[in-house]
Amino acid sequence: MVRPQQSHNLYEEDPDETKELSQKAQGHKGEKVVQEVSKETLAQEHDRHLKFHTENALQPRNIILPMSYCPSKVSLSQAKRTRIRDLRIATGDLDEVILLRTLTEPVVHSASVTIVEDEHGEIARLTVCNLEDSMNDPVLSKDSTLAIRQPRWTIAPYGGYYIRVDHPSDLVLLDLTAPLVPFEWRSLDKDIPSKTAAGWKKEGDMMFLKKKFRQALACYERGRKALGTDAAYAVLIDLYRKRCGVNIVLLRFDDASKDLAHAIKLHAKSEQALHNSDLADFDAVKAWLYSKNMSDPLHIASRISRPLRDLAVRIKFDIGVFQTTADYDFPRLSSSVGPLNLHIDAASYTSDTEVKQTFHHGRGLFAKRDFLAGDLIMAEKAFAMPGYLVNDRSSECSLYSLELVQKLTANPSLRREFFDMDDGGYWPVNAWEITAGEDIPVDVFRVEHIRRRNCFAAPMRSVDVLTQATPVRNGFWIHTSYINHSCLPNSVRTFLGDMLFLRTTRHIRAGDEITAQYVTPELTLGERQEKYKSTWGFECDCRLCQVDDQVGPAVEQERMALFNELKVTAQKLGAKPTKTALKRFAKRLRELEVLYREDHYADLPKLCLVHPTLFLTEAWRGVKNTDKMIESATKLLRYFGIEVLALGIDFEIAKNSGLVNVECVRALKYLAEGYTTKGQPELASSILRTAKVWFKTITGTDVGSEEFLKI
Ligand SMILES: C[S@@+](CC[C@H](N)C(=O)[O-])C[C@H]1O[C@@H](n2cnc3c(N)ncnc32)[C@H](O)[C@@H]1O
Repeated sequence: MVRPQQSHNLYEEDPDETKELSQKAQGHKGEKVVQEVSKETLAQEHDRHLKFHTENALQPRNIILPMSYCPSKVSLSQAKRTRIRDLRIATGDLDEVILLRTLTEPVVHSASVTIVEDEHGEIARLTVCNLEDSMNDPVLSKDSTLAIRQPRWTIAPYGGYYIRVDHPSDLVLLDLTAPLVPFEWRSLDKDIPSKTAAGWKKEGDMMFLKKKFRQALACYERGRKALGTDAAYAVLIDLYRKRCGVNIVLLRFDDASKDLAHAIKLHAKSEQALHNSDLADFDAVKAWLYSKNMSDPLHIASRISRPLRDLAVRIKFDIGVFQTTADYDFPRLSSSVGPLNLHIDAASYTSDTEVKQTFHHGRGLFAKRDFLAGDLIMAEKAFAMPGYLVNDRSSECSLYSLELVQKLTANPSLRREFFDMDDGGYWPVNAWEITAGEDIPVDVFRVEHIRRRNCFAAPMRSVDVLTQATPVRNGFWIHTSYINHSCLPNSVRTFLGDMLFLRTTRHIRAGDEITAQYVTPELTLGERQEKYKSTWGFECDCRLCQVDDQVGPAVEQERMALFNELKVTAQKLGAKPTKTALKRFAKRLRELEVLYREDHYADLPKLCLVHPTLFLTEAWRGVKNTDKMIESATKLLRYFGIEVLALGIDFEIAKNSGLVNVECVRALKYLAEGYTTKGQPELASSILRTAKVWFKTITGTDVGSEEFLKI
């Protein structure tokens, strides 16, 4: 890509361009740079971008990761100090740190960009990626003092170089009183007006209303410091409560829970009756907030005020709570979800499943009890469900979810379960050993490896997918992510807001491995395996893949040729084909059937037959040929790997080692419709009972089943 100079937004990067530059930088790795650009030019360019950002409509944020490197863990006091002049291209020393002072307000969009100088007055452009930042409430505001670990030059897309930081933990914002800060910079300490605690609280509230959350936190903290030791409990409690609320908004649950534990402790101390109670024990309250269940051993519900109680509930749901039953009020949950309200207050249910080692597929999820077809196996609240989908699997310069990095950065307590997820072996190869007791670092490249393997695309409500094109979002459900893929899965994932509900497609016994489809299997084995390999790094060895492999490429090609021919014919025939045309179509379809040998595919899906058979079923229905419709719908189920028996007034699933999906539910509906027409209402009712179970399986709940299955 050739960038037009001057007039455009040069602070935003393009994945392909970054990749190219990253590769170019490898050729110059370790070289020093002579900066030819003056302080004035950098400042002018920056002003132009500040203006550009205020005056132009901006593109969606483009979060790009360059070549991977691990975060530094050197302590600031032990690090070697370096200067801008000594930085090198594409490589930083893990033991080095540079002190920088920001000279401008930042431009914040995909990254935070500012101009900095070092202790020696040398200047550079600094780009910090993956920061929780905004122009309205910037982290890197003018006159901030920063320490940056393992600083390095990155080649800029339009020529020149800039200092780029990818790992949030490589950046430390320094207080001007920190011993590291050069003496000359200390005089920059802004004059902080003197206010009373009430004044700071009011100012904090104003900042909160303006969505300047970081400034609100600073005001509440100043308010707290302004209070004397004999301060009235009520004012102090209020300041902690407000700080807790702001920390929740910023996804800083670890800090929010500390604030709340302080507020509750002070509340207990302020009341004679609670003075010596367990509520006055900060650690006990904090442990309760992290206890992951809704039991109330401290009798919080009856002993603290409503505003504190509400915050406690909020924090507990956001950290995650669990229940031990599969009971959910689905109609209520379903009606509470909307485009502006994906986060629902519900507990997860995972106690009847466990993560164990499998023979060949790493860890997997296993049933701890028997489940019948349609049963809820587990339910889980999302660990993170970022606001928008930035997902480009085809690009090596990957795009990922910023909010996820923020949540992990702000909450060390939540990192272990996240980083236990499969990262494809990235960390041991690319980074250092984490010693016991050490916080797990947030390596953004590792986060991306985990994202690729473990995130799910989720609609707002799975039921919506049946009737309309529905946008999907990325999300993480950690317990669910231990489920391995099978093209013949025994479970289906469904979504309601940020809750995932997993149901069985068939009977599962205690001890069985639970499997799910990562994506709908492609018709040809090659394409299927390619997809699994490129995204998840495995080759599927399920029974269907094994049998498809034995069939060989010649038969596969024949199948695909016939499949494509039937697809074109179906498109041409459209919604109202003639009976003669349908008979001809059915004849060609039988030729495709022959290409699936019954001895090979005894109970397995015959994937190429599915779509033409669905077309034929609906076409026979259209021309009101009930017998043909029933025959075709029964075959459709068979091609999904499901054998059904209609015996007198009873309907039965004789075998099901295949796929349960919306087309299967439709096939059942058509069968029920057919038998109703033929004057067999009991049989039709029996079929509809199974259809309801499957509807629940594929949407998570039976909300909407009456309407969908109306005949
Ligand atoms: C979402 S994780 C599943 C849990 C994973 N097995 C673990 O140990 O954490 C996805 C990874 O599991 C493995 N996997 C999943 N399904 C598989 C399958 N059918 N065959 C082989 N490996 C599989 C692959 O390594 C894949 O990248």
